[in-house]
Amino acid sequence: MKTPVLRVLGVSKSFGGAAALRDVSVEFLPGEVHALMGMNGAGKSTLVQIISGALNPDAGLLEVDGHTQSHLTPRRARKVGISCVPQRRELVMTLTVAENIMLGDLPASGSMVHWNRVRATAQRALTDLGIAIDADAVAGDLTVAEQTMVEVAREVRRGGKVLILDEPTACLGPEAAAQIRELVLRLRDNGVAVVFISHHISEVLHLADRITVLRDGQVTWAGLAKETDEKGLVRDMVGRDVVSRRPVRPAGSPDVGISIRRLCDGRFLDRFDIDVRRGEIVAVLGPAGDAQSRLFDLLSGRRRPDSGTVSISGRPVRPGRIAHSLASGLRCVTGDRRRLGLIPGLTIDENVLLAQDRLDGRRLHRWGRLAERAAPLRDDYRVVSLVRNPPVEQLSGGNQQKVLLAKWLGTAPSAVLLEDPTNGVDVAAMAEIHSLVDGLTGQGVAVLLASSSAEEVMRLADRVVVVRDGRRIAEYQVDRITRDELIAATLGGAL
Ligand SMILES: Nc1ncnc2c1ncn2[C@@H]1O[C@H](COP(=O)(O)OP(=O)(O)OP(=O)(O)O)[C@@H](O)[C@H]1O
Repeated sequence: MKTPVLRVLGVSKSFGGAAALRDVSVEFLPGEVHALMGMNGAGKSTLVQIISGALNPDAGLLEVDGHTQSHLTPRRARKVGISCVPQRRELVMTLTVAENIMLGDLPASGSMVHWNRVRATAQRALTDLGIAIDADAVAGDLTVAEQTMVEVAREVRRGGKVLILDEPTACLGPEAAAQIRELVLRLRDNGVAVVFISHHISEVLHLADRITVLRDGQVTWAGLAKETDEKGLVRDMVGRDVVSRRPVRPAGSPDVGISIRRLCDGRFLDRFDIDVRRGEIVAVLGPAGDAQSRLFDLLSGRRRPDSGTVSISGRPVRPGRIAHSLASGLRCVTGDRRRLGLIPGLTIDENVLLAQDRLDGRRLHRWGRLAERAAPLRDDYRVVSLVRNPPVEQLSGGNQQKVLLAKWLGTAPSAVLLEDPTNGVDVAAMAEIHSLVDGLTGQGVAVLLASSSAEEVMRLADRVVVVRDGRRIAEYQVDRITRDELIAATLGGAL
């Protein structure tokens, strides 16, 4: 019988008088993957912040190796072996992998750093975890999955015995997500207690030894993964069954809504062509960091392509001009809500109405009217918050994503680019967002879906274009291919 390395005993936490966690108790064992699951706003991140010392609980205790930890700070948590790899990468992108791993602990004599030892120690930290990354590589040149792996290696080298991974596979393509899952299993085999947060139920059932489900800040189910299944987990998380099926859509209109011709941009896009008809959803699927994010930059006007053209409803859009992109009726919803999507410090209502106000040329608004105008969008997108209208960064991740979608899709677009639209949302919200996207096609909107998820493509798209190294390598009608065939095509080229 293993003894828990970390015990959470009767922890409660409120914000502004509303409870985010109520009397939560949970134990984490060494050599186990322990998944935390729950709907958006259920309290997972709050629990993780308490465990990692970023927040103090209002009531309850934490015990590490049998010792009570009062007033845990992030520094103290790290000292007792609790580390967190958050969703946002925290590497210094201009430094090498070795420098990042050894930062704060550089071997030196006086002011002389022993760079050979820095490199050798970092490389060993990577190879001990079976990570094939060169310690001399510059962090900014790595893929997102590789950057996650470097952060994991750094935390393990610093003595992390409880390692929290917050949605480490979000927005990763099938290949990169599989690499992260392999790493999680190696950590487990090395005796680390892995705390794993994910909204992907099949992934959790495949990886986790133990699962704790939270709902409205309380534990609704806890046990071994093998004692539950997908249906049971959904019920414990949501309180009901959730069904999300592809609707039968009428054939799209013959009119082309989005037309991209011979678009070139560095190594990301190479003579890329695509047509999306009005009322049609076409997905672009490929490894994350490949063409999808670059399509967002180019179509939204944030960046000028090297060459090529984009037309919306038959009219060319001037490249590199955000105002022209918006005037064309195209709305681009970023997959990076933190950096590009929402404005921290502004409230939910202000963020929701930001795009509409810009399009209407509205500079001032009355507070009372703001709440009234935002209310229908908040309802349609089911934005849930403990207090009525806090700064947007105080929302849970999934609810921030809903604000982002409401902000752009509430502006009567004629065409949209959606980049990973259900990033971080729970299973129930995902089904609702998928229905909202189905609804856009009914209104004749042309939808280009830049996705990293084969499941989402199978659920939403009519056609899928597979890209690799910026080139279109294959195209399929979604009803003529299985999910597994699509993943195989993404990994290895055309079928
Ligand atoms: N600093 C804060 N101030 C006010 N409310 C907060 C703060 N942090 C979290 N909350 C609220 O606490 C509740 C729980 O949020 P939490 O982020 O823990 O949810 P979660 O389970 O991680 O959700 P998600 O799956 O969307 O990431 C939410 O209603 C959130 O708005």
